[in-house]
Amino acid sequence: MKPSRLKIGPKVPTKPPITPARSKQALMTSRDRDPVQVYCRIRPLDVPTDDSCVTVLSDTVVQVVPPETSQGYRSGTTKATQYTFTGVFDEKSTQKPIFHTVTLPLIEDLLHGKNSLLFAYGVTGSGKTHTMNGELQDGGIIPRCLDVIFNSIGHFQAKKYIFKPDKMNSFEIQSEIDALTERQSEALTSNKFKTPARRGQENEGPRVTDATRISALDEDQAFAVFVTFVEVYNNTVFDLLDDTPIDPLRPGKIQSKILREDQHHNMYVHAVTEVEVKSADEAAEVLAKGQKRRRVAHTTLNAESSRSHSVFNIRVVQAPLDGQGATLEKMLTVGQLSLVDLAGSERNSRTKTTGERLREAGSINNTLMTLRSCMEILRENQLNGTNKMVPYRDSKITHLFKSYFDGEGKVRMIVCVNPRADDYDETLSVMRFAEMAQEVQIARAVQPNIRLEATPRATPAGREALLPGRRKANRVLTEAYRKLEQGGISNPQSEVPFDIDMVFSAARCSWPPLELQSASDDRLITALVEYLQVRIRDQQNRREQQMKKCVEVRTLIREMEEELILKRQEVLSLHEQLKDERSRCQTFENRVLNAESANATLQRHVAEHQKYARLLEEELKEKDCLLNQGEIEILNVKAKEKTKRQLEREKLKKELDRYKQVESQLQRQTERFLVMRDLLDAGCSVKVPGTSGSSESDSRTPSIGATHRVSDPKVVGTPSLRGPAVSTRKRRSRSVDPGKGWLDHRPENILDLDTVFQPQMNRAKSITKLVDSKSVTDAKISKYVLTTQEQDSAGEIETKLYKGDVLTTVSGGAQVVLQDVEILRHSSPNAIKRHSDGRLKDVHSRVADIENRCGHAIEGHNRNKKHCP
Ligand SMILES: Nc1ncnc2c1ncn2[C@@H]1O[C@H](COP(=O)(O)OP(=O)(O)OP(=O)(O)O)[C@@H](O)[C@H]1O
Repeated sequence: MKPSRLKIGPKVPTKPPITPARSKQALMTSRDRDPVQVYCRIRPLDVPTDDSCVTVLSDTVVQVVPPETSQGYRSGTTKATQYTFTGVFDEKSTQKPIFHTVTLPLIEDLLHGKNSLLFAYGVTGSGKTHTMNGELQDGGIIPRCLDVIFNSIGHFQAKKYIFKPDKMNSFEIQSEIDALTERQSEALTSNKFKTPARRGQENEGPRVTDATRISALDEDQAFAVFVTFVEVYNNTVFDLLDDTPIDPLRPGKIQSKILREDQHHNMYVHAVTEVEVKSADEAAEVLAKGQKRRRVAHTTLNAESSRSHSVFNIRVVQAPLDGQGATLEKMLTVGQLSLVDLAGSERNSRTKTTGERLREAGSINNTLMTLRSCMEILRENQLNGTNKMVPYRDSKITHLFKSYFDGEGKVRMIVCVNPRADDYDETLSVMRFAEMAQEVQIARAVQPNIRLEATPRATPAGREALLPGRRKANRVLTEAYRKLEQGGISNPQSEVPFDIDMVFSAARCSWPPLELQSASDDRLITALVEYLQVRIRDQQNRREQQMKKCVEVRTLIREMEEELILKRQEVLSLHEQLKDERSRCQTFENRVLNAESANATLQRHVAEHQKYARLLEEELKEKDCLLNQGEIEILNVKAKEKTKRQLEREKLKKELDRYKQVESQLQRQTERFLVMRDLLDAGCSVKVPGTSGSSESDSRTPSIGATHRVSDPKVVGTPSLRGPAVSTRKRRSRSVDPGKGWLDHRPENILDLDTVFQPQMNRAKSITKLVDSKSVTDAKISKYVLTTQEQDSAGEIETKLYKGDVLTTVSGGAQVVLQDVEILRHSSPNAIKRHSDGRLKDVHSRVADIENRCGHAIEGHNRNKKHCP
């Protein structure tokens, strides 16, 4: 259950916006403005014997001499340049004088509700962080500021949580009870900052504090101090006091912040963690915590401290006490001091930065360039009365600074310089900027920043006369502390804490004059009685009030205890829930890690596949090229083939013509064979058609003396007949009568086939040509055989034996009557070769083929002749 808050009085409405700062700047005369004060701090050289390019001429002037290694020297500039500043601190200057000169006036303004900005500017390693933070034993500007603030407001601090940030860059005043509730809940929760006592035990050594105190304070005010700590890295704002733990595995989780403008036109970091601090040690601890977080965040973001700008903001809130001096009036005054450590300017060419560092350097240089151009335009506007737009929004730092440049207050800059010769070029650029910055004017703050105003507001002078009591009590207390300090107690304020309100409530009004004028003067007694009666009444009233308050407080305490029990139970259950949530979170984180690693593996695979795909594509392209070449070659071959076929066709055509000629010859031969067959069928002697000197009537009984050839000489002359006939066994022909004399007519070109079947002829007489009739009329010859040879289409050799009887004629001659034909076939190993489609394989084969066909024709005739008797 949520506790109900007791509100004292209605909430005070916020004050309407004051005049915008911009218009203020425009309306200001030069008398209302102060220039930006620039101080120069020169750090000692790392190696004292090294060359220095900077010399301090006076408290305000430095001289920069170009060393031989500088760009200026190389381009012929050897002239020394002098620069004037508000103040110059040489190498031997310590932190204290710098703090006192530069910052103390700003703290005074802060305690009076005015704004100030102090920033350190310079090359990397020139001592900006050293100047702003310093060391534990010798603190820089920030810890010293905190010391002085708490030394000054120590006794006048309001109780914690009386002032509360309203998240809109302003504050509201809480009731005592609300503040008490928050204090108690803070005590219950453990995530708040440790007490100074514990801090002292853990750190390396005690912090050396600055004892300076500003006394010119309005003692009728109650004060509170709030701090924020942000950094601007790569132009993004991060909250360094945010309690959310940073996960080093997931740097993206670090929440960045945005800038906003409040109703008074002041820029602020929205939703930044603003911590109320009650002592300098507590504040220093907050600062240390922020710096630690900055280191963790940087490890996560892979950055270094010098690569970001840091802004430490101190806000002092104050409100006047009411006439009774007990509660606060609803009037707020807020002073702000921004302490900025800018990142070091550096030339990339010199550091040769790359990658992430180059991006950081780019961002830093952009910011510094924007700062320069903002100040240049401001100066130009102020000098020339122009109204050019100042590019504050170009970077986060200048956007934050806008409130100071366009508003009221003081702006101070410390230019840190490393005098080593290597830094000369950058130092020169820093010096020029610093010189220009001094010409920029900032509106002077006359009034404090009043944020809430009570109506009607009582002026301090017009307040009831009770307040001097508080002053008196303060004086007594200060004196007591002083005496304690003299007695050897180093920090009496923290050692002997004292509630000033207790002292303040005593001796509210002064006694009446106690001087007795005369013995009979009763007026003194009467006045004294009246005074004492008033005091007694007053005391009674107060006692009653006290009792009433006691009852109220008891009731409250009882309520709160009940609530506390409930809260504790709630906290326990929340703890349980938190535990569950944490374990769930852990599970999810593990899953995410697994998924991320799987994703990484997949991405690796994808990359490999892509690489393989690229290789395949290249291979494909190569193959495409080859294919194209192949196609071109195929086309060429086809063209050649076509030409070849054309030639072949022409050749075949010629061969066909030749074949036709052969065919016509064959035709003629066939005709001759037909005639011969007819003759043979008619039992006449052989008469070859076309033979000269033979008549039709005696063609059937040719004269023995006539020249005639039965076989085709072409057949005998074919190349296929030239090979030897294949024969392994001999066989004797039984067709020839061995008892009679034979005339064996065997032309010369007949191959002896030496086959198995051979005609057996007794007393045979062989002739190659029938030229002499006597060879037939010989009485011993009674039989005649004519041998011819041909080759058929399958390459077989066909041997024909035409047999007949020799008969003597009446006139004493002889005639042959053919009786029988014997045909012998032999397969030739030189048979004609053909393609699968029947075409002959070579020209010789084709010629042989044609010739064979002729042979076929003859064979056909012979077959017919077989049927002859
Ligand atoms: N005045 C000085 N006296 C002694 N040592 C100094 C002084 N100024 C700087 N140093 C030393 O020089 C080194 C660099 O200084 P520091 O870190 O302050 O430079 P920086 O300007 O902040 O650099 P960056 O811009 O990189 O943050 C530190 O070790 C610091 O202690």
